[in-house]
Amino acid sequence: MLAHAARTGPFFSLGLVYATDTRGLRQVTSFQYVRYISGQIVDEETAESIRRKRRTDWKRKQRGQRFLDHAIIHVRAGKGGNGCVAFHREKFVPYGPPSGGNGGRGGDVHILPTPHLTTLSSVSPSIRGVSGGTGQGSWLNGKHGVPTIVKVPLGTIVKELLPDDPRRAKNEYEAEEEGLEGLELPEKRAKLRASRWVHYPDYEEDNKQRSEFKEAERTLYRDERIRRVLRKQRMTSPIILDLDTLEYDESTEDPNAPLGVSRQQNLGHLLATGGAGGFGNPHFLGQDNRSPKFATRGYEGEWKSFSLEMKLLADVGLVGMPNAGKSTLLRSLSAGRAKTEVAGYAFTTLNPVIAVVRVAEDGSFEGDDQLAVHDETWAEELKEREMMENGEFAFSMTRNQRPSSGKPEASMNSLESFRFTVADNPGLIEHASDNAGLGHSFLRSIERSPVLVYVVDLSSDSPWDALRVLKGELEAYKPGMSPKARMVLANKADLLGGDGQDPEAVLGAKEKLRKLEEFVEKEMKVCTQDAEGNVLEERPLVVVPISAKYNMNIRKVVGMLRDFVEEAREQEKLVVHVEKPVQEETEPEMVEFEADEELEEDWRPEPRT
Ligand SMILES: Nc1nc2c(ncn2[C@@H]2O[C@H](COP(=O)(O)OP(=O)(O)OP(=O)(O)O)[C@@H](O)[C@H]2O)c(=O)[nH]1
Ligand SMILES: [Mg+2]
Repeated sequence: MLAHAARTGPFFSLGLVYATDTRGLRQVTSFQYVRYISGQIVDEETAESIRRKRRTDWKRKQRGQRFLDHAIIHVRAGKGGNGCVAFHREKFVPYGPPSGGNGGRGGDVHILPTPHLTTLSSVSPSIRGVSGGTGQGSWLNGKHGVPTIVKVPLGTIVKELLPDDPRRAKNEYEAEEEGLEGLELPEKRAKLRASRWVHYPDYEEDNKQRSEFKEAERTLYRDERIRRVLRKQRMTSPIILDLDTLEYDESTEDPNAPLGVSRQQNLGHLLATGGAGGFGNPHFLGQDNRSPKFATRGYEGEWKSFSLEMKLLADVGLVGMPNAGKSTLLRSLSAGRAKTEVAGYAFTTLNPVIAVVRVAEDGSFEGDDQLAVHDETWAEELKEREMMENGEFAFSMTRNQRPSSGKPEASMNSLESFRFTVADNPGLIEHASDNAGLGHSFLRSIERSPVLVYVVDLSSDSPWDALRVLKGELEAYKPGMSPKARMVLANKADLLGGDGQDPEAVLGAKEKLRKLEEFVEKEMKVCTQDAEGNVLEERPLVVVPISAKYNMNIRKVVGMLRDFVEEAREQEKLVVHVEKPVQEETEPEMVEFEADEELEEDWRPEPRT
């Protein structure tokens, strides 16, 4: 059994341990945990790091695809309800007039950006609108389908897929034509009729012989051809939306709207229109046809495919080489709440993670604790497990049990006065702008932060080289991106200068910092230019030495970040008042439906004789 376990995967045991490999039985050690991984017997710690590394490699191979920042959705707006065939009946009126109601319109599908979502994972890949209700007797029309609203995070870009895009699903017309493929002409005709007409019970055959029905059928197909041409015209101008602003429509917010006036819901942007409802039989009433025994079925709504792409929105974006300590910094800025992995190898972080920084009136922030240490994730987990095993959490209360002061700011010294978001991004390496490393998948998200901060490892041999690469990559990805950078954080300052007792080490550390500052002063000046290329402003970046792990100098960083964010927010206001454009109605009469050459005429009903 041991041999079997050894061959099939990691094997753990406690006690006097024998682990086997294919070469035979060996005594390893006694009374300790061991693991058997890839033909090697390793201790707990090494096993853990191997496991994490493997997971990272596997995720890296997927190029960050597990993070849902892009998605393809297939949208089908609601189908129109069927019309109804009915006749009015009343005492002493045995043969009343036709009284079938029309079908209701199918529900439209809209898209609405919301600040409450952060990924596209909650967006269903196939979305169906609500169908319209069927018409009823006594002239009762069917209900209109209620609109469906697809909620997406702020900062989503929506693009309708073009007809030649292989990712697109077929539209409503293509689906029908596919269903008719390979059928003989009479069968096609029968199928088309069945999907378009409702007949009075037992009158189907009779209706088909009647000239009034044939006339109605011809009109229906003419009408359909107009719709089809209009639909094709719409396909030539695909929908493209950049949903990065919260749209504020005054009509939705009027608290004084009088009773009985329905307060309009903010629907967002229209993606696909619902199908028209079918006509009830009174529609076909005419001089020659006093008792029409047929009605039409509702039309299909529009079927469309869209690509959604999300660009994360955080006030501050951390930019740095792998292992510079960005994730550690995010954890210290957010009192350890940010769930981002910290480990001593490159590309630990594979997806951008956003955390909120809460600043109090006196300049302190949540997590402003000199004694806190933000260690590597595995070490923190190990520590926690140990504490749990020692029973230290036995009597601790859950958040709900703790007496509440009623204020969410209770964990801070004084009241919260400002908050902003920071994004921890995966490490940037040379040629990331050519999609090396994790490349474009996160450069996209860096692009959206109005304030960027470089994080470098001060304990490395040449932190200035890292800065040069970082700036170059930002510029190469998108010219004009590097001026968004506001400061350089020289992290891991605790590793320099020894314990502070050795004057030479302290001098060396100071010298290194001075050299970095000199480089930044000389090479990293940020100039803003106007459209003609004239330099408007030239400002140097500030260099701040910090230790993210031991929470040193972080308070100063928070203060400076706050100023930058306030300035950036002034510049681009997040909430804008949008006036909805008045949509021009296209007149169907203006369309020449003869122009639609691709329509097959062969299976259309014969002309009137
Ligand atoms: N001594 C010391 N070590 C630090 C400090 N900040 C981070 N580290 C260590 O540096 C290593 C890398 O830290 P991470 O926060 O994972 O680095 P990262 O920039 O997020 O790396 P990637 O996600 O791979 O891009 C870890 O071993 C951290 O414990 C610091 O201020 N002082
Ligand atoms: Mg990281």
